[in-house]
Amino acid sequence: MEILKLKHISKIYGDKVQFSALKNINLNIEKGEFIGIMGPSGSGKTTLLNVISTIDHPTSGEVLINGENPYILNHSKLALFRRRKLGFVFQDFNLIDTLTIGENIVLPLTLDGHKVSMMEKKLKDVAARLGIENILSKRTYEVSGGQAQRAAIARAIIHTPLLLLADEPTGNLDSKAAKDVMELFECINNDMGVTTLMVTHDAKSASYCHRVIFIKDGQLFNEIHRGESRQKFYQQIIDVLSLLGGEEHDIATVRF
Ligand SMILES: Nc1ncnc2c1ncn2[C@@H]1O[C@H](COP(=O)(O)OP(=O)(O)OP(=O)(O)O)[C@@H](O)[C@H]1O
Repeated sequence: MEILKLKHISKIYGDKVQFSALKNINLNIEKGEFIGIMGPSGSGKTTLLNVISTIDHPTSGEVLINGENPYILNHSKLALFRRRKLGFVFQDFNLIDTLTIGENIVLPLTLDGHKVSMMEKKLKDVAARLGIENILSKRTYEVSGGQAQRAAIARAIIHTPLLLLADEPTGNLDSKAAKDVMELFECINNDMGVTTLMVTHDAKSASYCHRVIFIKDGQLFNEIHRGESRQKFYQQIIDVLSLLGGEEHDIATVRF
């Protein structure tokens, strides 16, 4: 079953001086897939994520999420659609400093007016799954980057979204915390079956995905599928990035 379908998506920025950031993108993502999007700086990754996450209208083409075109919804229905069907994880966590970690995690349910008892149960379940029960009453400045990102992931999945979207989720983490966070994404995908789409510059993070799609100059360049070995997949990712002519940190030679 298709969770996401992009049909002939193009995005042109600007009015008098125009820039074509996405050119005729076609993409199908099946339920339960874990997809990485990679490409050099300026290739259109964030633009693509914004179009999928209903933040930025495509100039032409159609986005279907679970068969539904969110762009035909009115403003309030679109806000509800985003809150109920999608989950977002950002590079800089986007937690609210005036709330505790627990309050941050239940925010999507609070906004939807759920019962306190139900929210408490869901919070308990998700915190146990993500191993963050001991930081729920802390403030955002009292936890590490890795813990903050775990909390942000908990907030993104507490309502079991149809599609989890992540923009450079390991970009602000050291390598140990990045590994923990990627293992968490892998678990969420495997155990809960949450379809996940992640933009990343990091080949190691991308090697956790089932499929990595490369874009260049706003067009699909290539896609590769993971086999049994994550190590081999990592090397394949590095090879495609070299072909793409990415930045130095896109083609890191670190081995693991
Ligand atoms: N609001 C905008 N107005 C005009 N041009 C834009 C706008 N946003 C992005 N662009 C251009 O569109 C292209 C794609 O940008 P985008 O941010 O999607 O790339 P990216 O692959 O995410 O880059 P990075 O890896 O550096 O974040 C770039 O050339 C960028 O300058």
